[in-house]
This record gives sequence, C-alpha cells and structure tokens, in this order.
Amino acid sequence: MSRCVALLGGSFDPVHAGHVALAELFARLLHPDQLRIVPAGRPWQKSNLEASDADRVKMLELAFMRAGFPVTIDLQEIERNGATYTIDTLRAVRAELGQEASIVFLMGADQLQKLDTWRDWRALFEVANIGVAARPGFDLAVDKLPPAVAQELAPRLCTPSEVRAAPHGRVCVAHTLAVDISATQVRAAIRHGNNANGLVAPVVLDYIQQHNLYKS
Ligand SMILES: Nc1ncnc2c1ncn2[C@@H]1O[C@H](COP(=O)(O)OP(=O)(O)OP(=O)(O)O)[C@@H](O)[C@H]1O
Ligand SMILES: O=C(O)c1ccc[n+]([C@@H]2O[C@H](COP(=O)([O-])O)[C@@H](O)[C@H]2O)c1
Repeated sequence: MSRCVALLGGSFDPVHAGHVALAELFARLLHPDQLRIVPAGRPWQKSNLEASDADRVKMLELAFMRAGFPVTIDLQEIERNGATYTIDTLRAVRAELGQEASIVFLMGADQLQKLDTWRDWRALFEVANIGVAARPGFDLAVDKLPPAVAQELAPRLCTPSEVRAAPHGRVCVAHTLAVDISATQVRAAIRHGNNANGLVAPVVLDYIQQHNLYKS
C-alpha cells in the first residue's frame, strides 16, 4: 500500500480538545503513516492571532505529546512568507512525497462550509484528498453546503479506506465527532477568568497560565 500522510491545518490559537479529537478520529479511520499538524503562519481569513508562533507551536507540542499515534509538527506555513494558503502547502507536500502517496487534508465542518472561499479551492482536489469531521453548529448535509462545494464533493465521496488508497481527489466524512469547543471560546474563558478545564489539555492550560496568554 502507498504511503498516507494526513495533515491538520489550523490557527491553533490555542490548540484545544476539539483539534485533538479530530486528529485522533482520523488517525483511527485512516491509519496514516504520518499525521502532520500544520500551524498557519498568516491565516488570511482571520484577524490577528493572539499568541505568538512560538507559543502556538509549543502548545501543539504539549497537546500532542502523549497522543497514541505518531504526530509531527510541520512548520512550513510559519516559515513561508506572505498569506497562508493551503494549496501552497499541499503542493509542497506533494512535491516532497511524490505522485503515489495519499495526502489527506483534514478539516471540520465549518471549513467545508466555506471551502469555496479558499484560494484556488478546486485545485485542492488535484493535489490531495479531504477528510471532514462534523462540528456542532455546522451542518454537513450536502444540501446545506454552498452549491458549488456540494457539486464538487458529491462524486468524490467515499470511505476512509478508499481515501487512504487514493493519492488525491476523494473525500470522506466522519459524522461522529461532536466536540462543542472553539479556540474563541477558550480565549474568552481565560480572558474572563472562567474555568477552561476540559476545553484544553491540562498541560496546555498550565502553559497558558505560566505565560500569561489570552489575558488582555
Ligand atoms: N470542535 C471542533 N470540531 C471539529 N473540528 C474542529 C473543531 N475545532 C476546530 N476544528 C477544525 O480544526 C481546524 C483548525 O481550527 P482552528 O484552529 O481555526 O480552531 P477554531 O476553534 O475554529 O478557532 P477559532 O475559534 O479561533 O476560529 C479547522 O479545520 C476546524 O474546522
Ligand atoms: O487556502 C486558503 O485560502 C484557506 C482559507 C481558510 C482556511 N484555510 C486553512 O484551513 C485551516 C483552518 O483554518 P482556520 O482559519 O480555521 O484556522 C488552516 O490550515 C488554514 O490555513 C485555508
């Protein structure tokens, strides 16, 4: 079987239990040879990130330190100049891994709902597969997606094993994830001095408190 590399991109400001659950779910569904976490350098659809690149990376290392599957933090988007576009990242990974490898970009339902706003979004399918997980508050039903996204997706839908076997162009959907946590909610809880236990890993919460993050 060809190599399979799954990538989870995000702002991770900070990494929270929803991110870890999403990565764990696809580690189980796809059995990738490698799961890369890719912190965005300059996510162009978000206003300013609050934590520094170094703090976001450190929190990722802590959050995934004890994951029961091999995780690598890929720094390419932080090291690249200019706005962060996933298509650039996936082309770089394709150039690195060759034409046979299965590349799977993971995302939550909120990102699928706006996939047609991403840079060169149709080209993503020429380079990678997509693995989408449910997220509370964001409908995964095809008729609730923007028509262009639904149309692009419909012929590509298949099982995780089929995605694992295909270099690119396939999509699998995991309906079972139901973690109602966002980084926005974590930042707000910390800013207001509310309990953030359960939203982020205890080691990450310690780091946030020790470094006085998300207070102002
Ligand atoms: N609770 C969740 N369930 C499923 N997917 C999630 C969840 N939280 C984040 N994701 C997915 O993880 C990726 C990175 O998300 P991101 O770092 O922007 O976190 P976020 O919680 O959405 O952040 P913010 O609240 O700052 O917008 C995206 O693909 C997003 O859809
Ligand atoms: O390529 C794009 O145009 C694009 C637009 C929006 C989001 N993304 C990617 O989607 C991932 C999740 O984004 P975010 O903003 O929810 O952290 C992250 O890897 C972003 O770089 C990518």
